[in-house]
Amino acid sequence: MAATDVTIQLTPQPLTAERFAPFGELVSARGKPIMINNGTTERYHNLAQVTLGDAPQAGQGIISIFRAEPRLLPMPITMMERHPLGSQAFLPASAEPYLILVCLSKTVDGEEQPDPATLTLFYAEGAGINYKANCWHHPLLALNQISDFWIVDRLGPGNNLQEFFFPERWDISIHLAD
Ligand SMILES: NC(=O)N[C@@H](O)C(=O)O
Ligand code: NI
Repeated sequence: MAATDVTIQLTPQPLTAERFAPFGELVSARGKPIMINNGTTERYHNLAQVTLGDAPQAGQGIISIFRAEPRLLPMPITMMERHPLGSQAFLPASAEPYLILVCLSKTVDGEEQPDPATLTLFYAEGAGINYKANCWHHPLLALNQISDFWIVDRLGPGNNLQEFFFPERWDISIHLAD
């Protein structure tokens, strides 16, 4: 086992639009709705925007379903990823909570990589999120039981997945608060 020179134990904080703003938008029925359909429906309008990169590589927005196995905690965090060419939205199809791990970027030797000092873990219950393009995030972290999420992200040319694997001597883990 390599010696550990970075130890980070993350516990979740509640997800709010303000706290998530540096990473993207919260998708929930919040703010003042527009009454539509002859007053029978509240439209919570333009909660988030789909980013598709620049023409001619724009591609298209697609809708998928992720059926995610629950994660067992505590769990090690060995990598982060991001999508340079488009946003990615996770809209929970159940009331099951899930975790969101994000961080800001820093430049090391001219290369952008996740900044571990800004790793932020959110506990989400009911609300969806839309990651900005290029937002460092951990792949989906479902909890408790197999959970479906509706995904809105980009399909198109170019490489839209950048992964960064932390050094083995870093010990980063996520825990549910005691
Ligand atoms: N790779 C993939 O489709 N999923 C990830 O992007 C993720 O954020 O879960
Ligand atoms: Ni992703």
